[in-house]
Amino acid sequence: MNIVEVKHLKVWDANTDKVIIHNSSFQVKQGSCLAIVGESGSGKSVTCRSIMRLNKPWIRLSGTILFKGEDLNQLSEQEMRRRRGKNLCMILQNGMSAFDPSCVIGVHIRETLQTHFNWNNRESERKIISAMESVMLKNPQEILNQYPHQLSGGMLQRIMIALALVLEPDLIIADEPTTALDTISQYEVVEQLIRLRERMGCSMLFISHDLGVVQKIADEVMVMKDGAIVESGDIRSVFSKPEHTYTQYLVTTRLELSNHFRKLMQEGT
Ligand SMILES: Nc1ncnc2c1ncn2[C@@H]1O[C@H](COP(=O)(O)OP(=O)(O)OP(=O)(O)O)[C@@H](O)[C@H]1O
Repeated sequence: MNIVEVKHLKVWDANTDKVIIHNSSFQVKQGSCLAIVGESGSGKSVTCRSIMRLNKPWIRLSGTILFKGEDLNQLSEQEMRRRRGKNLCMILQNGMSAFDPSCVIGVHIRETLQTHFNWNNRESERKIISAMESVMLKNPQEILNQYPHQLSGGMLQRIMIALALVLEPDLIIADEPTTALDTISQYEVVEQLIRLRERMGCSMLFISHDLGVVQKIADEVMVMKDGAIVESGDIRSVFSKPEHTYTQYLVTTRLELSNHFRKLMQEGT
């Protein structure tokens, strides 16, 4: 069964008439992780934001986006807001942009949880603290009293993962969740994302430039170039026998690069 079915998605900028995504169709299977790879500007983030309905107002789309059989484009903004967080959860590249800079983390989390659950403050806090401990965040109580700018990028990513653990969404969209992090934090965040999937059995859409990470976390991969899907399929077959020239280029350059990097890391430890 597919949790997400995107059919003939076309996205364009109404200000310039520039087409950003050309007639793209793909599915995310229930419980599976689909990675989207491709060069900068190929349309990975716009595709994900189209599912979340978080594109800027001048970015228009046509086609169908079914989530659990329901056409997301037919929902009112209020209905869509209810789906965000509880059903569809997004983990962004930059943790700073995900949290309200004007309030401490605890307030942001409490408000998010109260939008979706009938929990009182103490119950919300108990659940988030337990989730934060499970993603190896030390002194969670202290963290809840801090502002986003007082925390590192890796900590903010882990807080987002902890929040996802509490929200238990059906689909997690992770848009370059490790790009802004140092190597150690990247490794830890990937490990936590893998554990999150194992524990919740949720489906995932995972965008990354790092083919090594993609190989570790994803079941299927879709390769985008200039707003079009050029190749897709099971991760092992795509990476071992890439058919499209662009995928061949990506696999030879990027996979070699990350393998070399991993080897260096292992030698260093
Ligand atoms: N708000 C916007 N207004 C107009 N055009 C946009 C907007 N956001 C994205 N685009 C255009 O859409 C295209 C795809 O952008 P997108 O951010 O999806 O690429 P990407 O593959 O995610 O790249 P990256 O890996 O750098 O994040 C780009 O050409 C970009 O200029």
